[in-house]
Amino acid sequence: MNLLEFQNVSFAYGDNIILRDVSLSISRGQVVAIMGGSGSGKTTLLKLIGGQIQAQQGSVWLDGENIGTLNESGLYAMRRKLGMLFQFGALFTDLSVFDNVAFPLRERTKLPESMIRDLVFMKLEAVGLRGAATQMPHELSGGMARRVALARAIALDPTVMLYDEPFTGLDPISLATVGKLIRELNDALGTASIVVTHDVAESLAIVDYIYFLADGVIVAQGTPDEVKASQHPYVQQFINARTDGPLPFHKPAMPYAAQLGL
Ligand SMILES: Nc1ncnc2c1ncn2[C@@H]1O[C@H](COP(=O)(O)OP(=O)(O)OP(=O)(O)O)[C@@H](O)[C@H]1O
Repeated sequence: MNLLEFQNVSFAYGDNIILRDVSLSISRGQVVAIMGGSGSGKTTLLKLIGGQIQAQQGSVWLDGENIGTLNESGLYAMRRKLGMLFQFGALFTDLSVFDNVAFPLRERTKLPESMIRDLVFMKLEAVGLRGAATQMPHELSGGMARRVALARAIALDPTVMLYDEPFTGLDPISLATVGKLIRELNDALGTASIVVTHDVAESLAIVDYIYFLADGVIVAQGTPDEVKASQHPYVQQFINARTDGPLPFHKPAMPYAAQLGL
């Protein structure tokens, strides 16, 4: 079985259907991008993986377990397999770089401090920041802070990495560095990675496969080469970053004149 699998998943908040019959799969070693306009259901998809919400129909499988059927302690154990790097997953400002990375190890394991020390330095080495161990978060550039957050996210050797907009707010060089790191860490750790992102160029350079979501439905998918060659209108709109196209800029609403009482 694949490391992560969505089987015909539908999810709604009340009457508001967010995901409809979504099926996708990610195997060990793969880096997969999920792209879609604002409100298309990308974060909802990540929350289903984290078990914060449950699908009303279909099932989500992580490493052979059906997430929707887990109880509290099952979920707690399962989440240890997940590494998460979120756009606003800020560092603890009052802790040094070292202590930020050590935090999940101290919280979640009973390892002796000497071993934690070695693990922290290994993770910092992996993101090229062993030399920044004693620095405080406010002394780091945005790109460095993101890399420390990445070291913290991999501290417990996750099976699956989830990235929510990992490139947002970074300058082009930091962006390329973080992209390369996502790929390298995935390959070195033997994980699977899901990257929710708007950054098409950066993603095409590092991912194996892309799913395009629109209004909760996967409207297109493919490898970077297939995507580049695709004439599919959604794919085209994303690649060319056009504001007009099949993805609406406006969320459906009552007619404008009626709203203004005209
Ligand atoms: N807790 C909630 N209760 C009700 N509706 C919600 C809730 N969270 C999200 N939604 C709705 O679900 C839809 C999908 O949201 P989601 O956050 O998954 O989109 P997204 O693709 O991640 O968007 P963005 O790129 O803007 O972050 C939106 O229309 C949003 O208003």
